[in-house]
Amino acid sequence: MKRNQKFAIRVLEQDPAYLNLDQRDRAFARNLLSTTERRMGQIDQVIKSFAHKKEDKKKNTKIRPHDILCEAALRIGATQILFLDVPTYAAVSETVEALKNHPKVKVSKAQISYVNAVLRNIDREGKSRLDATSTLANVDTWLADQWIQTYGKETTEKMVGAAMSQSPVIRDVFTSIAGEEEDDDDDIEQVEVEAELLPIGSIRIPANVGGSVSKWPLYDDGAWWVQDVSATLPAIALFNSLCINGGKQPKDIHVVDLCSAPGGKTAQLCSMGFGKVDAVEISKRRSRSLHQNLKRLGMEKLCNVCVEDGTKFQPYISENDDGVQGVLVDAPCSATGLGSRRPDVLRKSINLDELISIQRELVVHAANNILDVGGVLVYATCSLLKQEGEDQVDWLLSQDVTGKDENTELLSSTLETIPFEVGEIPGFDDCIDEKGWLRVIPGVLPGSLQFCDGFFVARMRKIA
Ligand SMILES: C[S@@+](CC[C@H](N)C(=O)[O-])C[C@H]1O[C@@H](n2cnc3c(N)ncnc32)[C@H](O)[C@@H]1O
Repeated sequence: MKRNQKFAIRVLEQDPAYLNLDQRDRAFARNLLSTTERRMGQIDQVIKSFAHKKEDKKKNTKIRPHDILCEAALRIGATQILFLDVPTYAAVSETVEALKNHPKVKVSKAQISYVNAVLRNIDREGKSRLDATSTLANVDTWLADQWIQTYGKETTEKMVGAAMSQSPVIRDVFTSIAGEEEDDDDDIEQVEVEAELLPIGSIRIPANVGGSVSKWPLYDDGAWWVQDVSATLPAIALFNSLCINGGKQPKDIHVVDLCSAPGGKTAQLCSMGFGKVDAVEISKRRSRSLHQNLKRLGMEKLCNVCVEDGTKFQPYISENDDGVQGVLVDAPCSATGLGSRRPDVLRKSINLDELISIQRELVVHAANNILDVGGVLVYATCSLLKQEGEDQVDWLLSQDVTGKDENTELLSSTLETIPFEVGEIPGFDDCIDEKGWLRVIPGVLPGSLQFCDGFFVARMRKIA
């Protein structure tokens, strides 16, 4: 799971052996894998503290670095003992048996007894050694350093603490327009869950309700979709400026969602009633899930899906169209704000320069060539790196050309910030920074909003 940079849960979900398990075993396998991935830094430190015992070295049975299978077995066994409270005999013997009976790799007896010995040591003393580790060990050093520099140690610990919570702790459910007309209670399967109405209007349902969300009532009818509360903020910001403060009717407005798959924000824009919604997406594969999601929600006719590069996109402006008044750039990014759902992002290697460059290209093209003067541009990323958030908007507004590479178009329009106002987005006042942008940090907001994705949102008007 570490080496090919694939998200382990995705790989698991496609494995036929996993798909053949019953629901309970599947839930256990998922939990085991996601906890191992989430806590890998701490787990490795505990394993290492035993692996370097002198007697192991003497016997020359130390695990070699390339021995992927034994390394994985140690991690999986250790996770069960340290975090899942699986009885030792089961955690150790099942892990050892799995190694012995691996269908493709012959593991030597010496290695098997080594894994057995380390796991038994972890059972005896592992928890006290775990207490001596820090959750920051689960984050790549460069990323933890960046966060400490930007947010300070205390906030970074809270952010990482939030990313350590079970995935997903919550599911925020948005009600779709498709479900509005049908109000026939007889059709609704009654389920009792402890749901919470969030201040911005979506409903939070605890993950322990269980089962796949696609099996929940009214899913197939397209009555709702799942979207993290932070991810709903960019579309709300656009709507507020254009319709609440701008006084326009949404049906008269043409908006563009420039990076749209899998479509959470596009669905919001459609359900807000915007008259014309262009959803642009460069990836064919991801545009298929966008199509499927919009179809399920009954929104495919409310939106024009364009599978093309957003940096080249030119909107079609019909005769009775006043031009594009709103553009949402939910740019591709490091996704470092998604730690609690995608623990792999805490250790994934990324090409930050490349991401910064594409984010600039998208936002500059949106401002120069898509948005009309007077229109509103929302720039958002689910990143907790200021280079992909605050620094980008600073760069954009200052029109600073330093570091410009030859591919980056220059801003030929003038933008100014439309600051978020206190009370505008209930529950998120504390996230408004001194420049009027929104910086949402997981683990920091009061109450259940502390369980949210990390996000950055800035909103600007094109004034010339
Ligand atoms: C953060 S995701 C968008 C999530 C989406 N807005 C939602 O709410 O579901 C970024 C998306 O941008 C797409 N993308 C990357 N580069 C792009 C480009 N040059 N033009 C258009 N889309 C692009 C990615 O394939 C990805 O689907």
